Amino acid sequence: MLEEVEQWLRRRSFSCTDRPLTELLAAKRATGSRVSVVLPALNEERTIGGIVSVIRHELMTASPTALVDELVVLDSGSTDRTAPVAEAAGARVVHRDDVLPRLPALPGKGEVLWRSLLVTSGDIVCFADADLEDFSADFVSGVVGPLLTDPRLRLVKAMYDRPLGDDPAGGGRVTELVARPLLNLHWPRLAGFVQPLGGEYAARRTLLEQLPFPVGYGVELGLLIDSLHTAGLDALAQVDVGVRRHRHQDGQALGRMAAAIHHTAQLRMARGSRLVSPTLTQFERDVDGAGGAGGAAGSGGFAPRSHAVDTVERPPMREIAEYAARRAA
Ligand SMILES: O=c1ccn([C@@H]2O[C@H](COP(=O)(O)OP(=O)(O)O)[C@@H](O)[C@H]2O)c(=O)[nH]1
Ligand SMILES: O=C(O)[C@@H](COP(=O)(O)O)O[C@H]1O[C@H](CO)[C@@H](O)[C@H](O)[C@H]1O
Repeated sequence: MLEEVEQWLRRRSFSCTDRPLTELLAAKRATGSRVSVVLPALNEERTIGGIVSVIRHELMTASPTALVDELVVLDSGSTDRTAPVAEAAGARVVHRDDVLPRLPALPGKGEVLWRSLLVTSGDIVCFADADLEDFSADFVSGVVGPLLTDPRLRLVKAMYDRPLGDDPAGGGRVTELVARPLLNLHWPRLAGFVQPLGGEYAARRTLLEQLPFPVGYGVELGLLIDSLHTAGLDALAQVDVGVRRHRHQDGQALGRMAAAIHHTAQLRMARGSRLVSPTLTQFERDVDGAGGAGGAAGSGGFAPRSHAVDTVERPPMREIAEYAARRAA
């Protein structure tokens, strides 16, 4: 891992417990910031109501200043009851076709995240997936908090354990098999992000409005890489918010997601020749608290584990003299 990233991990990895809500509300009052939360939703009737309800009750009722000023569900073409369920729970629901109709909406998560900027007004915009189970308000306050208390920060991503069935760390399959290797080899300065594809993150509007949005699942990777190049590593941070449980897609669907992510990376690799960094850093929950990235008090955070990547390629055998000699004999 680059020394710059080791230092970044120490300086820019937090826990949601570092900033109590009272401190965030004071900072919000002092800065006069407005906060918008956007939930991109495609057929999320099963979970959207609970998520909206938690945000409304825990983050939109404090007086005189609530943490969240605006909660919008961007309906990505749902065919179930996502919209009425979200409205009944207290969210404003906007259908993707009703935003910028002169540009017909394309399918995809990034499309609705991009369009959400046109129908929200917050200086800080927080995105969160709408398929999360056991949703905690920490998923919003944790990533919004550092942006309220540190003007140097411009994008903050959540980090968490990602169980898959009985495996406490089996989730994030495309992260571990595609995104993390791509970032480590081609954008090693981003190797410190524990959950680079995580769908819970907050950023300043002034950053988001100047970035391109891949319309599909490449949006998280694209925004992360482009934020690095636009704002610099020190303007980025991550916050440990515990455990993230969500609905999991099947392998075929994740294959399509991986293709979109690879294409997003390919476009950015083409923008500049870059050396391949021969190291892969993976993360595991540091249960003994020996010190790792972020980590709620006592949870220890996430410990980085770096591995060498073999990058040597042998030349065609016919170029080897001994081979040529043997073939000639
Ligand atoms: O075309 C799409 C695909 C996904 N999503 C939403 O984006 C979030 C993440 O999508 P998904 O759960 O499919 O991704 P995963 O978490 O499985 O990687 C969820 O709130 C989806 O409803 C969306 O708005 N439009
Ligand atoms: O991180 C991942 O590998 C994928 C799939 O997660 P799982 O293997 O289903 O836990 O999930 C993420 O990737 C998407 C693409 O960036 C994001 O849009 C999702 O929010 C995020 O859950």
